[in-house]
Amino acid sequence: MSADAGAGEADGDPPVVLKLGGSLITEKDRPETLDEAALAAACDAVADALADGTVERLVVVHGGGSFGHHHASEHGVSTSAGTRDPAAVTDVHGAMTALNRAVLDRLHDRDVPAAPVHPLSLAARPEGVDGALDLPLSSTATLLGEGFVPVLHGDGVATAGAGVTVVSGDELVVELAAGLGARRVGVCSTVPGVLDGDGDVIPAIDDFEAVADALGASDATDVSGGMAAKVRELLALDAPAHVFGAEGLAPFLRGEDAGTRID
Ligand SMILES: Nc1ncnc2c1ncn2[C@@H]1O[C@H](COP(=O)(O)OP(=O)(O)OP(=O)(O)O)[C@@H](O)[C@H]1O
Ligand SMILES: C=C(C)CCOP(=O)(O)O
Repeated sequence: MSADAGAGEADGDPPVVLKLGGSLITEKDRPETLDEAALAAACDAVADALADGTVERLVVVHGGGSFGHHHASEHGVSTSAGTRDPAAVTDVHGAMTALNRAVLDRLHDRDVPAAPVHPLSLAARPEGVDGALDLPLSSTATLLGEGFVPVLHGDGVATAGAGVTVVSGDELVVELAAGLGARRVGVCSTVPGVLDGDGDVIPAIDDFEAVADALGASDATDVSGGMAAKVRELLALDAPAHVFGAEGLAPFLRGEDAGTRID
């Protein structure tokens, strides 16, 4: 966890941390293509929850989808394999900032006070690919305190001994939730929850090994581990986390159970 864990706890109610999966908001198999309908529906749900006060403080993280994963895969970069090619770093980061801008624009269209936070400029893996992620939280916590909705994203990250690797939105969610003392964590993807071997939603998970056989990678191009990595990371959190699909987003934001609960 980050050295400055707790940075935002004194500034008001614990925030909700929400990840909008890249699989949800982009056409993951078509390079740099948004899923406009899915992104609009997700931004509607966020705007409604803030407008009616069911959520007061919110941090949004989005994944890479066909923006980050496409370029990372082309350059052979992942959460464990780095690059020292500046063009590769620029390609991955450029695609992610383009997607971030698209998300911000659609949130602004709905009067959500969204502000970008770019992890490449903030975070590092100072002890290498197997070491902890260092994600300073002061800018995010201060933005929250000033009434903004910080919007972070999966990105490149400076990594000792490896150049630049990928930091996934799921890793950021875990750091943000732990460091800001999140009330609840939501991960919205294309699946209605974590599915068992029969394709049914598993209602709750509290032990990785009990569900490990059912967990796979992503169906689409993905350099950060798909569902297995997601569940492993969310299990490490104190705050309750939920994994759900588009239909679960509004219920989750209302404080209801949605999809699979992970705690
Ligand atoms: N047991 C499982 N239950 C649900 N999904 C699973 C399971 N095993 C593998 N998956 C895959 O995991 C995918 C979700 O993970 P993925 O990382 O692609 O989502 P995301 O977070 O929305 O995308 P991104 O990584 O671009 O942000 C599903 O689309 C599915 O293909
Ligand atoms: C591929 C990049 C740059 C981002 C990965 O973030 P994720 O989609 O949350 O796994």
